[in-house]
Amino acid sequence: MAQTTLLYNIGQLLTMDQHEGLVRGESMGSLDVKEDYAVLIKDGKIEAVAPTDQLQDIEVDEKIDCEGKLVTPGLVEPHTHLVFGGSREHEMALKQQGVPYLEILKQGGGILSTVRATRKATEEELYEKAMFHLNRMASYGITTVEAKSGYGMDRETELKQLRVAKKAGENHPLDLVSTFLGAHAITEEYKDKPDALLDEMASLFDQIKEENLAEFVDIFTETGVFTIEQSRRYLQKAKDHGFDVKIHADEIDPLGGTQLAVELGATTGDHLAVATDEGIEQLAKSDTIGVLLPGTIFYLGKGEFARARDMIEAGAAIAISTDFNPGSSVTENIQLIMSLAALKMKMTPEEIWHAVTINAAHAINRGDQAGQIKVGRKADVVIWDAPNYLYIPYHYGVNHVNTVFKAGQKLYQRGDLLV
Ligand SMILES: N=CN[C@@H](CCC(=O)O)C(=O)O
Ligand SMILES: [Zn+2]
Repeated sequence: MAQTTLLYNIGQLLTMDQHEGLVRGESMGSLDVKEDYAVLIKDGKIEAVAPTDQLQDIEVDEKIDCEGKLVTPGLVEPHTHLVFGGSREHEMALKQQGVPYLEILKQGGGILSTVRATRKATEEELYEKAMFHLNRMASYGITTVEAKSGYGMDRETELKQLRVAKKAGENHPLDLVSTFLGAHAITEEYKDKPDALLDEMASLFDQIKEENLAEFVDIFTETGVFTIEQSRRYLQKAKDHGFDVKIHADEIDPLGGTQLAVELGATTGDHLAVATDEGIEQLAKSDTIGVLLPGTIFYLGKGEFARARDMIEAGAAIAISTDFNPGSSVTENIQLIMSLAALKMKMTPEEIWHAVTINAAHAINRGDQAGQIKVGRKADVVIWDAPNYLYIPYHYGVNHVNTVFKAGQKLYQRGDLLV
């Protein structure tokens, strides 16, 4: 018997499907808002989307009165470092003393401290921790998530992280897309020979493909990490092995990672906080999506926020993300990132909703599956405790989710106080 659910009396419904494909430039600013609508879910998929008065009398297994609330697609989180051991709260004091992020890394802390903890952790420990963070992401309205490795930088630990991500993706209701970030930092063993580290990581490409452990290969292109030239060679090899590629680009120093992402036809260039005029111009003419991470700039406490306005006005396609990780952005709260995008990058609410739904889905090659409420698609839907779509970035720092549906199943519901 088919399981049917009707969400009716929706105050504002964002289906995010008024534009074809990736949404870029000024199209990001136009949003179709349906008022007093209903959504019919059947066997986990969207069966119909229509005004409430057309659907409210049909017979279904469950009817949910949305009481005039906002309803949107489940959010898509396109950039996380989900699987890691330990935590780095002890580095907060260093940050407060003004020690730069790259200096902490140079002293063997930062990413390298998480590498030590991740190498020590068992697969089970990493798995439990990843599942905990996935649950929290779900509670904030995320229904599809990307997860990077990159805290091993040796064969065993990178494979361990990727296998943990695969198992988490199989067992957790959220859909998970995996990225191999073996080129995330230069470890002690490879201190003076970064090329050898890249060769070692590239030698895993065949096995990663065979075991279906990742769809993307990513690299941290940055001062003291990998150069543009090294990144180009490494990612070209990844492409030759059939991977799509991403770059942690122009985060702290403007090395030209944005241009490299465009040159390589990368699916995304991520961070782009210090992208140059030339980088922005090239990005705008390309199909590479800029994944902006304002939480990281906020959390690192210095530096400029990415020039989202210039990028969008030039015609680029933009997504946003938490960059959830134990060092530079320790939060699963994508709604907080939506507020930062508004307050610090001056993105409009209309642009922000595109950036956390359909564009974020394209950023992980799920543009045909996630980020929209559309007949035939998986019913990934969020009911919000909010009267309209402007409200989420406006009322910042808290969780506005009322109910999350993943493939038609209720995955999370706001708890009530017990007193
Ligand atoms: N910048 C490089 N990598 C991560 C940070 C990882 C960490 O600090 O553990 C990022 O995207 O911000
Ligand atoms: Zn990152």
